[in-house]
Amino acid sequence: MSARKLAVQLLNRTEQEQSYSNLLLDSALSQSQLDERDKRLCASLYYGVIERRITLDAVLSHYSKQPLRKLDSTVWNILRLGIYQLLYCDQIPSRAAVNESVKLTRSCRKASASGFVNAVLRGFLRDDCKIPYPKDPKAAMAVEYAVPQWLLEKLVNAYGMDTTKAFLADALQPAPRFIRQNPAACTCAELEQALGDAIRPTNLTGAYELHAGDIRKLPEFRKGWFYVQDLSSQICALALGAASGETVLDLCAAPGGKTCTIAAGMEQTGCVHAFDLAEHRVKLIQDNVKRLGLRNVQAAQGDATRFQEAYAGADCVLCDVPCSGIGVLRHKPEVKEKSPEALAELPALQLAILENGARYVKAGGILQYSTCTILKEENEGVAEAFLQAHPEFEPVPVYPALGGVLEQPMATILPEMFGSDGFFVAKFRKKG
Ligand SMILES: C[S@@+](CC[C@H](N)C(=O)[O-])C[C@H]1O[C@@H](n2cnc3c(N)ncnc32)[C@H](O)[C@@H]1O
Repeated sequence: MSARKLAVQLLNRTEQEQSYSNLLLDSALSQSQLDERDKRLCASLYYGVIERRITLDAVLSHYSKQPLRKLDSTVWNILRLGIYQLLYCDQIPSRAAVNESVKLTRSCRKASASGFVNAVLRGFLRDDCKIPYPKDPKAAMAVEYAVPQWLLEKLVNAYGMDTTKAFLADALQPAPRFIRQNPAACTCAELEQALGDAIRPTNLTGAYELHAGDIRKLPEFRKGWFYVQDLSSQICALALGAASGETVLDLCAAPGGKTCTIAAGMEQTGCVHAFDLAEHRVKLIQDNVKRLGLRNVQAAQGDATRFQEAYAGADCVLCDVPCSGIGVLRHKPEVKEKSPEALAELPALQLAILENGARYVKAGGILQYSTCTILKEENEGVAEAFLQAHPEFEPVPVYPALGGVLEQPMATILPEMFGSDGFFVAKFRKKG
């Protein structure tokens, strides 16, 4: 099977199964016979079409004589792939993009649509591949940055035009990758010596930007010397400030990234109790803890909205709640496809988790709330509602040592600050 055909199959499955693009792609590529070059082509076409879907469909609805919703889904994805190559793949000649799309239509057993695919792509090519932007400025901006208009409006209302543009432009670029040194396995000096130019230190001790291909091939990865974790997540885990010997609850913990950073910072003492609602995801926490050789983590299934008396009196509680994921658009572009109605249900669940988390905190202890979204209703909206109902908690600065927004008790981290994902952290102390 060709790289393009696999990309179309994956696009069909992404729509049908509503699965995460990275998981679907990883599993398909590991089972495929494609060589490395074709795997890279498949990945870039697949991600690219998901990322630019809104722009591609704006082009298609202009050039297709049939309404898009009436198109067969395979034909529709072949067309998106064709337009994507014409617009964004400089290394693929236009003629090849059209011819390959027509061939693909036949090999996907949609031969009767091959003339139609050819006509649409050639029509766009004849017009020098100019994107037909709508006249309305907001609608045009939504097409330019490939975001739904409801999301664009929310972001502009919350952050203004310039910050929104910077955020959305960044979401269409490859994201920098960050790793965290595992103090249970090596020192920073040993890691720097071993990885050399492949890593660059950041302002956060133990955090590095990674410039290497497949990290799974690095022996230091297999030895558990480091793990991949976005800088925002590292900041969130360290901001909790868990000290050696303390008891920490991480209520929404899978796959366990923050659990590991918290536990590693506690020098193998105390205990991080890590829970997740999804039983099968608890195994992911356990696998990560094992690979890193951490001995101070207990992972179990648990519902963060339900109180378990046995864990009351914790020093620190982290509620890293399920959210819309708008801050990580550049890793999971499919989050743009979620409906605003589905997202509207999140703040109630997030507040319920935070309120339950509060019940575990000892007097003087820390409660921290975090999301990987930048939508205000899931962030400040929830944190402020919590504070209003819980005068026994006071807001405290998130991570004053890092300065900037992190000196505030509610901090929105934007990619323009550290190059990391969009993220939100709010920190509270229980009075007493
Ligand atoms: C943002 S992710 C957590 C990421 C994790 N803290 C990390 O750093 O690797 C949110 C997690 O919350 C879990 N979740 C959703 N609802 C939950 C609930 N009611 N109780 C516990 N976990 C829940 C999801 O299964 C998901 O793994």
